[in-house]
Amino acid sequence: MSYSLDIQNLNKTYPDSDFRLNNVSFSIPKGTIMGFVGENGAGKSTTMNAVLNIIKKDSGTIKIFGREMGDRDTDIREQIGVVFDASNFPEVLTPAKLSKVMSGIYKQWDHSFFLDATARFKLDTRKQIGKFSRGMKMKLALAVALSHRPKLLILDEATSGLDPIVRDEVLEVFLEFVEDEDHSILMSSHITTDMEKIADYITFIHQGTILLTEKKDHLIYEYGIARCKAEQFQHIDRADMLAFKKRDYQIDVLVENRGAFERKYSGIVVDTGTIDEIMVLLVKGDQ
Ligand SMILES: Nc1ncnc2c1ncn2[C@@H]1O[C@H](COP(=O)(O)OP(=O)(O)OP(=O)(O)O)[C@@H](O)[C@H]1O
Repeated sequence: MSYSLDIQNLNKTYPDSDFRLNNVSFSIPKGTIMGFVGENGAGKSTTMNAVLNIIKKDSGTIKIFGREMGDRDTDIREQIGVVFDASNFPEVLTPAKLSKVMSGIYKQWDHSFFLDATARFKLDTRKQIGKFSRGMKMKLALAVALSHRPKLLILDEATSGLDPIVRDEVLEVFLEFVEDEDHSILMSSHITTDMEKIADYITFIHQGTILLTEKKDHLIYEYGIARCKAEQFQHIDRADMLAFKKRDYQIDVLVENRGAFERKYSGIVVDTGTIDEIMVLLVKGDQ
């Protein structure tokens, strides 16, 4: 399989911090969207910053389009569109002027694509960016990221300030982006319902360690959460549970194969799980 991004055994520590990225490994096949989820401080931004070479990794390999990116590899850098939560453009500029600035920075800058994107996002290109709302600034950052015609989008909480209607429009744009089979997206978000809508793969990170990386459909349709009574729970093999959590009246057990589990343990109800529920069980449950 051919990958846009391939991360293997990435390690990173910060001075004066107990946090560490711990052998982080996952890959994004071309033409797909990877949802990167985890609680606050799990290491999502650190991983993305290491991919972008904004921070130096301690060890491991990060291949973008098959190559490791060094400081001078501007050709690779130009093929990555980035939107961070705190993306900032000079407030005195208008989008029209920003486009001129960007055309001097990016070889592939596509002004007419930018005009189409701003029109689609209903952004006034003659208004000063300082007068834009937070959501408008986010949409502008997306329009900019897309207009230098990247092959890989790295989006860190890029949809967090957007209302549900705009978010839906933006998700649509992401899906259109990956219609080109050379394009891929790595996106972190706490809005896991967005991931359920558009991601092809989900990677869970917890305290700097990858807990699971899996096809989204597999997580939704094949994984399951068995709702067990205490007596039923006692008869379940540990090998058949990924994690479990005791609730007031039942024990929730995360299982990898719903169908096989139901066949083996008849009488136990197994529900499909949402990404949030699966994450809570992986992070807060007993293994
Ligand atoms: N420059 C830094 N120096 C020291 N520690 C840092 C630095 N940047 C991040 N950290 C720490 O690394 C850990 C992971 O942070 P990171 O921003 O990667 O998490 P995250 O998963 O993106 O979180 P969130 O969902 O809150 O954005 C945190 O404990 C954070 O305090």
